[in-house]
Amino acid sequence: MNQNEQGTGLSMSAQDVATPGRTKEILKKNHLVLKKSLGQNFLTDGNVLRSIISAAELAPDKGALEIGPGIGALTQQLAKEAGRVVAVEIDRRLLPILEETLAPYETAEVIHGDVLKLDLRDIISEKFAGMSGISVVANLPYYITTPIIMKLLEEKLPLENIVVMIQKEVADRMAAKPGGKEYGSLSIAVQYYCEAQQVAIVPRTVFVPQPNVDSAVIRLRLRKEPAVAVTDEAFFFEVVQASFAQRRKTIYNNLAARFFTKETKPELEALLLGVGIEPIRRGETLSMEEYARLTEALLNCPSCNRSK
Ligand SMILES: C[S@@+](CC[C@H](N)C(=O)[O-])C[C@H]1O[C@@H](n2cnc3c(N)ncnc32)[C@H](O)[C@@H]1O
Repeated sequence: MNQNEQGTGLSMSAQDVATPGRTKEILKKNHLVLKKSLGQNFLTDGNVLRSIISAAELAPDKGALEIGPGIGALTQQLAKEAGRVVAVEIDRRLLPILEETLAPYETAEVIHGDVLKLDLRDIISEKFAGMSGISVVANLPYYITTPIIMKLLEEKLPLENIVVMIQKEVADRMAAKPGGKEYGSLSIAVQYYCEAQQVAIVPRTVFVPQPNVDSAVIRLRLRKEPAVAVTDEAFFFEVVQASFAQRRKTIYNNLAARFFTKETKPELEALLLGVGIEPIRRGETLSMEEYARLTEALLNCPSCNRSK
């Protein structure tokens, strides 16, 4: 057991790929040059694996959907904890390697494909039938982190947790509370569907090859109901987007530019005050509840031009 693997709680063995030595050996043996364009930075640290696995709250009657298994570092550990693991990998060159590294794990299956194009609802219902809960667990390719997360959330997939390693800066934005510069439309979109919690900060040194940024593990626990009740979800997100269109502008100026004309915009001031929001505030200071109230008021305002 090397230093990284001490006290992980995971039973790391010789067949596990999550060490720098084993990872480099596998890449060399297979003459594999990793593709930066696919976000191929492979994890080589048992401690980080442990924090990902423990945050996912897996059990033998639960399933794990992994996005981007690489050479199987995380997949192997998922297979030890979950009853079933399905891993979606886009890079065909990795399939024979995964076949080898996952050979001891009968419950792990790899699907070749682009996660953004696959029908994940179908995959979940076909592959995880009868399981008591399903979580997405992944070290995500950084170039498509937000589209992946938004796909998982907007398709309202039947998930318990989404535990992902992502760029630290993006994790900060997802978990941000009102008032700071990280808080924005991504924070609201994520927290509308989930409770977000950063679980670990991960230095770039634990990857092969090293990325240019540090990472964080974030757990998104899916809510049973969205954080706030709104009658028109799409419009709620449109209002949020509009409010952050120009971060330095006031909520009044951003909303006026998007939904009102020169003639109708005086009504916006009264509307904001009517829902307890000072027009001079900036979008980054509004809570999700305030955005929900604002959305309902705009929906009921005849001068609000939604198709502008
Ligand atoms: C950051 S690596 C993680 C690899 C491995 N899970 C680990 O932790 O070492 C991201 C993985 O996602 C794969 N990938 C990139 N784009 C993808 C896509 N659109 N669909 C599925 N997999 C993708 C890459 O080929 C790569 O294996």
